Amino acid sequence: MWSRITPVTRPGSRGYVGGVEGINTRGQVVVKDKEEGGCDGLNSLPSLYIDLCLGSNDTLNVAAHNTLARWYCRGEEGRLKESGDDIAVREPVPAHSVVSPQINNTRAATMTTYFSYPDESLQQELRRIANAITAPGKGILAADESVSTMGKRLSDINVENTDENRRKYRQLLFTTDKAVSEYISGVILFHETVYQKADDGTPFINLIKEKGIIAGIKVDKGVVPLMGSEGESTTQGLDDLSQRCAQYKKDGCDFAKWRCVLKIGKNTPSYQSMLENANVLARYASICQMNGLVPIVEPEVLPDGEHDLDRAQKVTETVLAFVYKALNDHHVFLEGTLLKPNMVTAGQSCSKKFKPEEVAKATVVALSRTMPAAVPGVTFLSGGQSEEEASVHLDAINKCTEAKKPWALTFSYGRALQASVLRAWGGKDENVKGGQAELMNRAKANSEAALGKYKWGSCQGYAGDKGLFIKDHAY
Ligand SMILES: O=P(O)(O)OC[C@H]1O[C@](O)(COP(=O)(O)O)[C@@H](O)[C@@H]1O
Repeated sequence: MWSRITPVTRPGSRGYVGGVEGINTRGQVVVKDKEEGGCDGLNSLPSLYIDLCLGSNDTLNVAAHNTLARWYCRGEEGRLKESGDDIAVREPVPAHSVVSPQINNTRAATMTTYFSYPDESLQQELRRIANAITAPGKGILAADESVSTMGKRLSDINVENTDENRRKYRQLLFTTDKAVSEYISGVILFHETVYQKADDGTPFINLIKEKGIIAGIKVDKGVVPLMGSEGESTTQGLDDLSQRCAQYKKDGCDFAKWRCVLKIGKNTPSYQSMLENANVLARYASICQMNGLVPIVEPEVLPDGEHDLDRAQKVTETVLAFVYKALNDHHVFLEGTLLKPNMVTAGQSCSKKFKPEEVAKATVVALSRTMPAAVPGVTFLSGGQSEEEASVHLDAINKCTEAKKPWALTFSYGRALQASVLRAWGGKDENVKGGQAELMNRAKANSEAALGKYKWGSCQGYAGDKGLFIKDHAY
């Protein structure tokens, strides 16, 4: 199986010219440069993804990232063999098949390093928004549930999923006392909410901005199956994204969010899904930046499964490595982005329980290995943790000293900020104040956690410490 490997190119395999020479003693893929007779591809490039054909019906995919080199083949994975093993490459790829013909006869032809970042004023605008969202002790209220997701939240409290009930609920959130802006810097909205108004006719977006809170918008159009995968998915919505972003910016939004979903299983996440989801997130991010919106990049590794903490950490690291490679490929201006990842937790069905300090260490180490310091902040999703768990874990992450943390580490919670609010409200006008008090309490607890100053157990919400896990949260 390993004796003859012929390299082939894929659209988008940038920076790769020449054939694969072999695997060096460090387990790295060595790329032979046609013109200069050899270079270590991983020393000259931050990371590299190469597809190799075996010459039979099998396809072998190699993902190489810094010192990591792994192969993926028909759902199996393993480490690459070392130099001197029976790997031989005979047919280097001609340079003109992987680089633009216009630059083919220059040195630049061997490296696709041509780039175009946003102009200086756009960079400043994006940087300003991203930094304001992740200001110390502040985080995001994710109120961007799509109509169907909101239906599930409302059915839990026996409220019908109508336009009017969704409007009333969001009105409760956005008319909470201005003091909430001490803890909440941004709110993510769903399309219909951007254009809804309060009872007195004030557009919701004005209510939000009057408090000094930044409005954001969910721009993905939901998760769809990836054909040929083991139940994996990608996220759609790119086609008219640029026009929609331009309109949302005009209508008062300053940031956007797009969620991709990855699953942990025996053979997943697959190379196919990691590559596809990273690429779609990078395209989304680049389109947002073109239109003045800060993209929140959300590759959610779901908590479903029996896997332990180590497996969750390794998968999260690999997924994030794919994401940052794709963002680099698409010249995304990292200082004007935010990451919304899962915290690294063991699978919901794992028999072993892990302490908050262990979750924090796994999360911080995974981020430190993969996330550039140029990114201003991490705004974690809550992913089905109870309200209290999500606060405790965030606090432990901010207290953790196991690795460097050059970014803000804060929250962008949906369920873990709203479970008590929904239950306290229960769809009744007379309970609006009670719901708002719950929002204020939980926002304050998470603000303290974002500073590493939360006293565990000090915020008792209406929902109690009830888990908010939803199986296969891929809708
Ligand atoms: O399925 P939808 O409607 O896109 O919603 C998914 C939800 O997941 C989030 O990305 C994270 O929410 P949680 O904090 O509840 O995990 C929210 O922003 C969003 O409302």
